[in-house]
Amino acid sequence: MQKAIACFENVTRRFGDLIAVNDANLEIFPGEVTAILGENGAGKSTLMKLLYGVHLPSSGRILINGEPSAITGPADAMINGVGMVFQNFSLLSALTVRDNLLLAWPKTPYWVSENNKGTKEVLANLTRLAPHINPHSKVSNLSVGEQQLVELCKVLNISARIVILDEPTSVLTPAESRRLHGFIRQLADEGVSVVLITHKLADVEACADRIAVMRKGQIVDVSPRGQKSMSEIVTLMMGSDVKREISPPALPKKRVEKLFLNKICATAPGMSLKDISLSIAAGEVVGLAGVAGNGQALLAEVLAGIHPATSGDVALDGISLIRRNQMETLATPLGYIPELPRKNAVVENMTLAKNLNLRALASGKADVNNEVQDLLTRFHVNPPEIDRYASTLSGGNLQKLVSARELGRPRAAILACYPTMGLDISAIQMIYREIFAQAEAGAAVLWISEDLDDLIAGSHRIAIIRDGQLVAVKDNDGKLNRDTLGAMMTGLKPERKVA
Ligand SMILES: Nc1ncnc2c1ncn2[C@@H]1O[C@H](COP(=O)(O)OP(=O)(O)OP(=O)(O)O)[C@@H](O)[C@H]1O
Repeated sequence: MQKAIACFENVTRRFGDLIAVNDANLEIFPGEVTAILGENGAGKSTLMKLLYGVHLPSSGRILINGEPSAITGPADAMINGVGMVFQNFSLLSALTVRDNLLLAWPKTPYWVSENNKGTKEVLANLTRLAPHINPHSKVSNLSVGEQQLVELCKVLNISARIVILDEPTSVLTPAESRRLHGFIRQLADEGVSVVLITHKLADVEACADRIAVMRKGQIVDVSPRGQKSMSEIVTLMMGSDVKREISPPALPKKRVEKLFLNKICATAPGMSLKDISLSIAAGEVVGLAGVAGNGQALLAEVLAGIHPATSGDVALDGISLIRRNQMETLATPLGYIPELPRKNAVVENMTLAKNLNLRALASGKADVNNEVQDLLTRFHVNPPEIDRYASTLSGGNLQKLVSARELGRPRAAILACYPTMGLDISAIQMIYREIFAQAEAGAAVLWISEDLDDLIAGSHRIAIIRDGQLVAVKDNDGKLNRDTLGAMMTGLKPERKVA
């Protein structure tokens, strides 16, 4: 019988009174992909951070190759062939991809010249995994998905025997995810143990050998893929089977224009927006589809007042939103869920209460502490403790916290960028319910997503952005499907431009 490369024996990890990992037993084998599934806050990341040395077990032990693990920190873990790619990145955005890879590479010589042939080795995994990424691009010019792939290359470059990926596909496009799935299988075939923390059942179906399910800190099941149906697995994760149902409210009979984008132009390194015009009515949900890096992130930043437009205007209820600073934006009735909320939308060393009150602070309004507890409960933020620091929330719960602040009160418009990223299936349902409730109450919703199935299920219209331009805006009349949208996103079929 094959020997485990890593073995958790009755491992428990406490943070104060909270038991994040509770008496966990799990074996990880060479050449296998082990998927770890569980609801938000179940303890998946903490379990793997114990193997990677970020935390030490409160009790129990971890064996590596049959010996008690001597790993006391990530640097140790890397020396011992354990690498982890986190949900939040640690790349230096002002440096190029190549320089970031060199910085993290144990073999980097003291001095590296542009023509140093030895440094080609550091790019070998990048070429295999993400040939579309230019090693000389600055990291700040990469899409979030591309940054994720560079992080993965950093880990592959240390020749890790155990590669832990914490929700690697949550920020990848469908094409990037498919490439990553193939690559994960290739790693396993080469004898590497891959641990895949994920909420996406598609990841499991595409590449897992075994599935470990966590619930409230405990490992409640480990079985080979295929032994249990996906609905059995969801029941193990959530305590009951949760079906994914998305249906936006009916459009109001009378169309009242609410959010109006008029010929917006903007530039950022490597990207320009050209004459973006779009009108969204009260009660309408417009999905914005596009291949990552085609201008959707820049457009969101312009609408949110973070990036200046060079020309054009955005009006909400007839009042211009453009040329504000961020404090003014916070005071506007626009609910904004940006991508990467940990980086872009919370202050980690502030409490949940203060984070929920950020907008009130910006508008100079009185503290709204009495609402905070209700918001935490309504948006299933766990643990719902107002005095807890945001830094101690799991990734999914942090996403819910930002949603609670932005969707928890009535808004005239909602700008939601990948609002369900990193969420479990029941939290996804809850977020869609809240977004649609805002639309039903009269908000105009612009919803950016790469999940075409969800966009088709939940939008009244779908706009397609390509190369900084809106190339089409389509009524979601039942005829749109992944293929038609995919063709417009990639430009394989010519589409009429929107006036
Ligand atoms: N440094 C910390 N201090 C205090 N509590 C923590 C800390 N890290 C994690 N926790 C808590 O431990 C629990 C498990 O968190 P963990 O991040 O492991 O969950 P997860 O299953 O990975 O969730 P998600 O799917 O949302 O990423 C959560 O309740 C979280 O708030």
